[in-house]
Amino acid sequence: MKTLYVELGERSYPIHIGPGLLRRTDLLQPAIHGRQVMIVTNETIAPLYLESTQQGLAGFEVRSVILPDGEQYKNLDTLNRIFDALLEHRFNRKCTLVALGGGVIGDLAGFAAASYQRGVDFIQIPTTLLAQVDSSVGGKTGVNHRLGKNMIGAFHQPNCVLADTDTLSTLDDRQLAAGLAEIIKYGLIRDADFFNWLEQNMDLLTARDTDALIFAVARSCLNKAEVVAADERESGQRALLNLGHTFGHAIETGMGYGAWLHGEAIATGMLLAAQLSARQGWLEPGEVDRIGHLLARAGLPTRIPGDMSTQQFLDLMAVDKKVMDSGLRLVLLEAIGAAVVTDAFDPEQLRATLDAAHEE
Ligand SMILES: NC(=O)c1ccc[n+]([C@@H]2O[C@H](COP(=O)([O-])OP(=O)(O)OC[C@H]3O[C@@H](n4cnc5c(N)ncnc54)[C@H](O)[C@@H]3O)[C@@H](O)[C@H]2O)c1
Ligand SMILES: O=C(O)C(=O)C[C@@H](O)[C@H](O)[C@H](O)COP(=O)(O)O
Ligand SMILES: [Zn+2]
Repeated sequence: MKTLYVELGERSYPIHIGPGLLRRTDLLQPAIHGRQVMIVTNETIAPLYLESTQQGLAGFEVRSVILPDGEQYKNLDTLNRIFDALLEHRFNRKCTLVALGGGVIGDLAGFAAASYQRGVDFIQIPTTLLAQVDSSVGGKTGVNHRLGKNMIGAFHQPNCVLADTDTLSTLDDRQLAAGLAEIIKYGLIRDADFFNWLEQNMDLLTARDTDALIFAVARSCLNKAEVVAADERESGQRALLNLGHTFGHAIETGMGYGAWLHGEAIATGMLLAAQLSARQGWLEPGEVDRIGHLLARAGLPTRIPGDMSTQQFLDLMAVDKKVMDSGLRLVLLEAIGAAVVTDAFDPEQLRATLDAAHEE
């Protein structure tokens, strides 16, 4: 097992990564301070991992709420189902919510914990590759709105992250690839050595080699933990974690939540960001080819869906939390391993990038 820390003073917390961690009561129980525990999960994950999670919580008053599965349920109505369960069971301010699942469950349970009785404890038990490398770490929680991704939410850090890499064995290939997109993101924004490693080891990752997966999860979490520790509430460098997301969120909203997986949309978005960076003369064209090739080897899409027009895309991109009074800001690349947040791109080059990237 590897343990990393998100260093946030009194609110610092560990990220435990490795096989067999669902059984490790010694890791889970010290992160719980009261008696009441609500496990938040969904109808796909519950039959797989709810019982073993409950077993690790013997001695507590444990309840669970099982939500419908899917990005289309990451909304205020589903959030309310968590509040219903908490109130029906008279959960008090010392309770702990346990998010058992992927990023959708983590974002919902985390936001419920941020707002129930003005804030209670929560623990992340991420069960997808994407959640283990990204969404369980850093305290961004929230839900989607019909008009925009993640538009309602709060920063609320977990007490602990328990990433049991054995849970990845039940994940299908499409979901594994979605996680690889966020892994590639760390290489692109700040870790060129990791990008090189990914080029050398992508075949091992897609073949689910255990050591390669554990290395990639840990290296990703290390990158994320460093960024979050330096800029918890995204007043500066944390925005780099949004590489590809202004484009990707437009695809997710435009196609209808759940049609494209978050990681798939972000993969396409990262290549678009690279292509625009090259049009601006900031990134070598050969680097764009390397990025496109690695994403394709991971099994990820890189073209804009044919039924979204460039204008629709631009309109959706304008609904983004990086938009300031001065307008749209994007994360663009100066090299593999070096990203910037900027509004100094030519809007015509953005339009041309989108025009050129549509599926045939
Ligand atoms: N808070 C953050 O910092 C952050 C970061 C990245 C992404 N996100 C959000 O995370 C969400 C995407 O997360 P995701 O990719 O985990 O999707 P997800 O939560 O929808 O999970 C993907 C699918 O896999 C299933 N599943 C989960 N674990 C499984 C397992 N071990 N075996 C079999 N099936 C399993 C789920 O039920 C679901 O059907 C998006 O809403 C995105 O916006 C948040
Ligand atoms: O943790 C962050 O910061 C990120 O931006 C991580 C992203 O991968 C993640 O998708 C996040 O939810 C996007 O945040 P948003 O603020 O653009 O909604
Ligand atoms: Zn993301």
